[in-house]
Amino acid sequence: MKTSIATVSISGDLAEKLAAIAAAGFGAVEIFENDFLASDRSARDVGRMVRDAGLEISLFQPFRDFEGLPEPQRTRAFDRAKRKFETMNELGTDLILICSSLSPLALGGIDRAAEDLAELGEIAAAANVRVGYEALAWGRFVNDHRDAWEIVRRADHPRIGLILDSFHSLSRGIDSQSIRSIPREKIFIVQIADAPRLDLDLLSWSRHYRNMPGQGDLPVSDFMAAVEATGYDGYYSLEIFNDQFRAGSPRQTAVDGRRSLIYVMDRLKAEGRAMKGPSEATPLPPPARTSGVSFVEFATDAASGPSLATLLEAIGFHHAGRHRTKDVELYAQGDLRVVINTETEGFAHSSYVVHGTNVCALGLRMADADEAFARSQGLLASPFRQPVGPGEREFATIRGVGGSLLYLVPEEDALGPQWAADFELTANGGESGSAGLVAVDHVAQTVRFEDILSWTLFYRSIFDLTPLPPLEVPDPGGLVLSQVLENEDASLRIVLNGSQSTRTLSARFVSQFVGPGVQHVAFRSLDIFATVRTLASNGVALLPIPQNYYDDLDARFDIAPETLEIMRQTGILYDRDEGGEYFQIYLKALDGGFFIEIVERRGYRGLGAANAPIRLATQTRQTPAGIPAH
Ligand SMILES: O=C(O)c1ccc(O)c(O)c1
Ligand SMILES: [Mg+2]
Repeated sequence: MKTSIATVSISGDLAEKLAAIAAAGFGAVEIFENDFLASDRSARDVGRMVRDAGLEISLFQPFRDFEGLPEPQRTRAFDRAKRKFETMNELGTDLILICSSLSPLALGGIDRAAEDLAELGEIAAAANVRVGYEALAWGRFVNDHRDAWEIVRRADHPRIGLILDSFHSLSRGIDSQSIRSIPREKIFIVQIADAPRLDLDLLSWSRHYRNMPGQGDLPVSDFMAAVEATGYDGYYSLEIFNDQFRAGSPRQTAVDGRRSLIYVMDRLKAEGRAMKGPSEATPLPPPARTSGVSFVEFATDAASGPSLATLLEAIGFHHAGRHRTKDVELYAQGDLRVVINTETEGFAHSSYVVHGTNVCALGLRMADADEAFARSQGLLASPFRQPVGPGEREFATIRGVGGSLLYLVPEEDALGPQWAADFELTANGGESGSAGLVAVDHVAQTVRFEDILSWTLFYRSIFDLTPLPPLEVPDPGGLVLSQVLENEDASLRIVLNGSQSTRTLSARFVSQFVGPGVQHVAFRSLDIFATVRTLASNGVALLPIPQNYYDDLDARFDIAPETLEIMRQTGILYDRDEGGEYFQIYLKALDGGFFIEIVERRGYRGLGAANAPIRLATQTRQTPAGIPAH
């Protein structure tokens, strides 16, 4: 697959954009005219800079309001085009994009447009360039690729071809099958963008909310399958207008772009819908199947480790082992494993130094850890290795949110061999102190608002997690966007939270405390009322929930009065959906903002979104610096 991306898709100045695009492994770049105009380099210099970075210029764009004009504007448009052809020669690219006209002066008429393009074809031939015509979804007369194709067909000039753009076609619901009858040599380039389904006018939707395949809701893979059916073997070029990408990291966005194209093409191949066999050197292994979190690792230091251990013991964990060679302690409860790492060197220590006490790693139980690792590498995840002691188990490891680690733990290792190999297990560990916690229900990671789409694509493409519709959760300091991703049997649920406001707890977690990372872990109990009793006898303080909340619960649901009374007194939150009931409690946050949640599900599928504003308001009251006093 030949991959390209438009400079408009990422942040930075032209040099930064080109460096990021080249580093991510793209073969080519679309130069957006504004990026060129704003550059202090000549066209020849820019061309050289592109080639020095190892890239080609796939396209120069856009050229607006060309076709169907009356005189004298028509002649002026042709003159303008000639000037741009000269610039293209200096840049060293042979393809320009003309998007369908928005001009109030344009006269319309399919033959008039075709004649204009045919005449321009002659001028293009003299300049040795080609012209691609694209239907903008909001074009005045031409806003459908089928009409654009008819104009190109009637222009009947070898220098005039069609440019397809998935957003313009899919946003209008145009059937992708109509692409299959277009001759491949008349498709000059194919632009790719996905988008979330939004009820917006087409122009605003396109200019602000486009995103990458795998991040949105449009049937981009059907569109690409139709393009493949023509035998097209040119560039797939990402053209993403997106406010978050404009504010994000150029390198990250460029890597995400390549990841997204590799991901959709892999899906097409897996479904037998791509024509050209395995064009990448090695095809990707199938999506990595996980059965959930195997263990949670905290990085801390010798001074803070004991209070974390005390907290774990108070919620039913017992000390289960000591690492044979490192300052790492193992805690267990049923099948749950938590490790506390107080090493003074290595990854966990660096993580502690940078972030304070934090969840520096998650172990994920994988059906096939080696395959999962190979897939992650094909999808450009960063691998991680550090020295291991003699006889110690080593897991394939990749970098996740905020530089934290994801250990890919073979399923068969999750409970047995690994721990005995690395740890001196405590004899007779005993379950006597258990609080009935049985699994990690979900992990919530707080990230920068601009990075939510990036991590969504990461989890979706590598681990086959499905994103649920994003939610906006009110925090006293602003709205928090919450994106839940889960695997098929919901044994792994990841929540990504991010906010644009700087005053939310999420924003403060990222800016003042830990940085992007795990803000809370939710453990699942089989009987939350019993868990609450155990926690109470261990003196664990729960987040107090306002009485108004319980009055409302009483009004909305038929909860038995005795049960509701216990919930009121202890701070158990409640929700219900078609599947059943949900109970939640929150522990008070640690100094860095990390906190533990405990839930019980009785068939319920969600994550208690309705309760999140109550919890956030309460937590904010307990962390009052969140709201400036004035
Ligand atoms: O939003 C626009 O104007 C615009 C310009 C050029 C394109 O290729 C496109 O898809 C949109
Ligand atoms: Mg386009």
